[in-house]
Amino acid sequence: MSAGISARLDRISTGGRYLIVPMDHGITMGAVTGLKQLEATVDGVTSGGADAVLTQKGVADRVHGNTNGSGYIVHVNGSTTIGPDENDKRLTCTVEEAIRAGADAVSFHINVGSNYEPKQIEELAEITGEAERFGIPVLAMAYARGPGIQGDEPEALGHAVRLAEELGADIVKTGYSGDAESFQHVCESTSLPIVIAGGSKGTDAETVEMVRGAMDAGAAGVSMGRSIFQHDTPEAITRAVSAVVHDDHDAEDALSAAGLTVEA
Ligand SMILES: CC(=O)[C@@H](O)[C@H](O)C[C@H](N)C(=O)O
Ligand SMILES: O=CC(=O)COP(=O)(O)O
Repeated sequence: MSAGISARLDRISTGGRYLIVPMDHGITMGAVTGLKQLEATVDGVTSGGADAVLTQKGVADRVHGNTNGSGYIVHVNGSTTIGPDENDKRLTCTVEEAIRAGADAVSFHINVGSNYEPKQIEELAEITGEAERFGIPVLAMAYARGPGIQGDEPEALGHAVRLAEELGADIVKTGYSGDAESFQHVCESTSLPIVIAGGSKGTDAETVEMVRGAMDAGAAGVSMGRSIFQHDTPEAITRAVSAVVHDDHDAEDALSAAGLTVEA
């Protein structure tokens, strides 16, 4: 690994653990709860312990100045829920543009098992090559999605994370399989640090228990969007997730340390 990649990975993590809050959903879903006041949400989650936030390039200027020293990742493809096919993520940004936008890393979404997988494989391989040239890390968001694919199936998730490693990514994000035991297979499928997506927002207890399960299985952290930015108090739920990711607390302690009720 080059010195540049290693130095930039340190800017988006703490001691090899990652608490990333992606807020690229504005392309996918529009200005949903938490994204209208993007500046305040970025300030809240980074005050709460996020190592990095992640957005599309166009809102970079709404992020900078509000990150409290945390890192910044620029996402380089996208699609919408109202377009012809949400799995058909198209390129939105080059590695060079991401660097100009102030990125410490870039991220790319690939839907393994979808009709768009072949094109997305080519694009991810090109992006990791380009990123290597600039010394900037790549987070591959490797989902198992497509006709007949079960998005939480451990074999499919294991295949997706392995593909990301084979294509040269530095970190891989994927969905959670539902329990620590099955997620261990996913973690053993790659030598890359794995972070989990949160999916649609659940209760506070569900959120932190999912994170605890993933960490127990060998994950290196989270790239958790809606469960954090759609929360009434993004700073508090980030604190709770941070207590698990960074301080190894159990779910109950993490919630009370963050001032959240265990039943919520
Ligand atoms: C809206 C979703 O289902 C998410 O899983 C997205 O696909 C992930 C991503 N952050 C995006 O909005 O593109
Ligand atoms: O970029 C999106 C993610 O990494 C995951 O988002 P989610 O809202 O936690 O599924």
